[in-house]
Amino acid sequence: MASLQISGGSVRFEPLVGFNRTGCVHPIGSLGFPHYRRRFSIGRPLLLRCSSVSGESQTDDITDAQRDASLLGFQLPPPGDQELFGTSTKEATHQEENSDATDEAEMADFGVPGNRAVEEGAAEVAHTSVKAEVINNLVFVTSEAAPYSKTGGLGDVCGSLPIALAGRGHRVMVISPRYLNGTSADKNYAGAKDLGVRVTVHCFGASQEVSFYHEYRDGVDWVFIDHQSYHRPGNPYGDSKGAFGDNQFRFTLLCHAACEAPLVLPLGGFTYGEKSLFLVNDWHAGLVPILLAAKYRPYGVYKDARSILIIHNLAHQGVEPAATYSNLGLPSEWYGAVGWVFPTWARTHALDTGEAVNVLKGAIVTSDRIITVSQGYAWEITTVEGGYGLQDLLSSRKSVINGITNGINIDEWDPSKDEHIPFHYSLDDYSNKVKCKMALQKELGLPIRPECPMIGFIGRLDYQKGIDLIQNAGHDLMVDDIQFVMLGSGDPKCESWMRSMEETYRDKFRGWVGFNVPISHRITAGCDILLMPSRFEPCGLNQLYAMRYGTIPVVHATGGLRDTVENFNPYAEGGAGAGTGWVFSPLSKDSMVSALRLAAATYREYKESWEGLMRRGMCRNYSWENAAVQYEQVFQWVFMDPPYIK
Ligand SMILES: Nc1ncnc2c1ncn2[C@@H]1O[C@H](COP(=O)(O)OP(=O)(O)O[C@H]2O[C@H](CO)[C@@H](O)[C@H](O)[C@H]2O)[C@@H](O)[C@H]1O
Repeated sequence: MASLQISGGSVRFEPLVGFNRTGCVHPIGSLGFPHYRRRFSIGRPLLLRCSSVSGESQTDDITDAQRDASLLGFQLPPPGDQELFGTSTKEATHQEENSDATDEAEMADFGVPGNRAVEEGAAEVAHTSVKAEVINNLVFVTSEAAPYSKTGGLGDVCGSLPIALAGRGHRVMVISPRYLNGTSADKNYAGAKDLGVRVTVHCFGASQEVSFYHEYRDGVDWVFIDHQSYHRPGNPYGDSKGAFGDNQFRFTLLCHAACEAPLVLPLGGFTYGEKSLFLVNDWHAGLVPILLAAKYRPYGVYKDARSILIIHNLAHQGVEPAATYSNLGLPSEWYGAVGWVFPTWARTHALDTGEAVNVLKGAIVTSDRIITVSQGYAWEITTVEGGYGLQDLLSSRKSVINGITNGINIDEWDPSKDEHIPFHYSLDDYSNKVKCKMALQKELGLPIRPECPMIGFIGRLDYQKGIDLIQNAGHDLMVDDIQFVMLGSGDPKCESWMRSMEETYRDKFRGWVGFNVPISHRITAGCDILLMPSRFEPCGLNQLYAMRYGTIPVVHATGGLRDTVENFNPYAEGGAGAGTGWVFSPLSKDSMVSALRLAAATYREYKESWEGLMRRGMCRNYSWENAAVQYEQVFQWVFMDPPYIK
């Protein structure tokens, strides 16, 4: 195994086992890149040995939170990952202390004026519908947008940020595929009507006809690209057998069609036109800025358009064999934009040249600006630990990268009116929160013990989310008088670990395998503590939901988690205390368990401190309004400069 020296310490590359469902698009054996890793499981909610649980299970809905066929296999552990990678705690902590001040200063470079997210009492901002000073035609391109399609945070963001921007006066279109999987989820598209516009896309050596469906809702034009490749069982990226083998085709089609939409769709009687600003979300939309530069601008089209790449997760890059370049519908001389060569250590045999096409890389080098979903993550992606091989390119574009912390849908996530929870509460009176906990304990078949600290975890069972840490700490945690509930799907090994934990600790542990929105709300409301030991976290939404619900987050100090959760300090403010949760570091079992124990002890013995934590979290302003103002600042900047690629 190759190793790489970083800042005097040693971190280890860990090539992963390759995986491709069809084997025909990027056969691991022939190409030899160990970077195609998918961990799919059937997203069938399966309550583990807990027959008393009820609730809406979404067996027929978008299920697994896995993203696509294109997870890059560099797993560069952060410097704090000493327990798993052999650095001592002392060393790691020392290194962190030394680098903290520098990190903070460097992170500040990525900020955008107007961030009021951390101001207490700023909740009022949430409902002020101030209009933007400059109005733009915005075109979001995304592989998912809630409530139509969602497997994770990308869907949440693309389902709510556009509405906030439309509320501020922008003309906003969101373009995503019209997924039909033969389940009740298909009714999500019931309100979208065929516009009768057909476009022929030339890619993959053929002509493909796509049509456009449209629904105008909440001030936003929701546009769905229709093609038979989006109609199949499973979630947007795959099914129980793994990622779809034709994802490169499906998202190439999305990008080509998305570029045509502002030119050809007379929405409300008028097209969006050439002066549109494309908001390109993750690799699935990554061809858009390349097409603008390579296919349109040379012919005088979209000269006034701009594009902003929004990175929600750099680990997914849309990497396929170099031979697939001709499928993308790009002129041959543009290969350099997406061409990518893997380092020698990542190749499996001597004849493997490591050549590939990397769509996200292409977007990084052609988009006009780049936004990531937190300031901390904006900095992390320019480092070797967080850059997933793209850190040098990203660093070269540092001057146009900004971090803007996500907001949340404060109507959907509101404990005073949440339709999924049995009792409602608010900052003024949160006495019903404990009733939510007791109802959750009953629903899960756990002993009903209002005084027992209850810890929750919600998320993809994935390396990113630090599930290995939870697994390592499981038995240690069960020694304590706590209850623990996990909701998620993904890694089959973790799913079976959850099963065995539930069998062993029937009075303390519950696991729910699957994707279930109502349960996620009930866990957020019912638990006292929400655990997020993410290895990296571009923003993270669950900690924001948790704080709004008076549930105290215990998080690893990374990316958006570090930006949004303030570590508890009982002595601050003349003894009144400050902070909204526990932010632990380094990423180790011991430091996670200590933080959880501290949290549980505070919950049991220091009620006043606990309520202070709850109140401070519930007071924060997580509205999209706050983020929207910062996005507008970046919109202004992007139009000040000429197109990056003319
Ligand atoms: N089993 C389950 N059942 C029901 N709901 C479930 C679920 N598993 C996850 N969810 C929901 O899916 C969303 C996950 O959002 P996150 O931001 O935590 O992560 P994700 O890694 O998908 O998103 C990426 O994009 C987002 C958006 O930018 C970034 O915040 C994040 O850091 C980045 O990794 C939340 O709404 C959560 O409640």
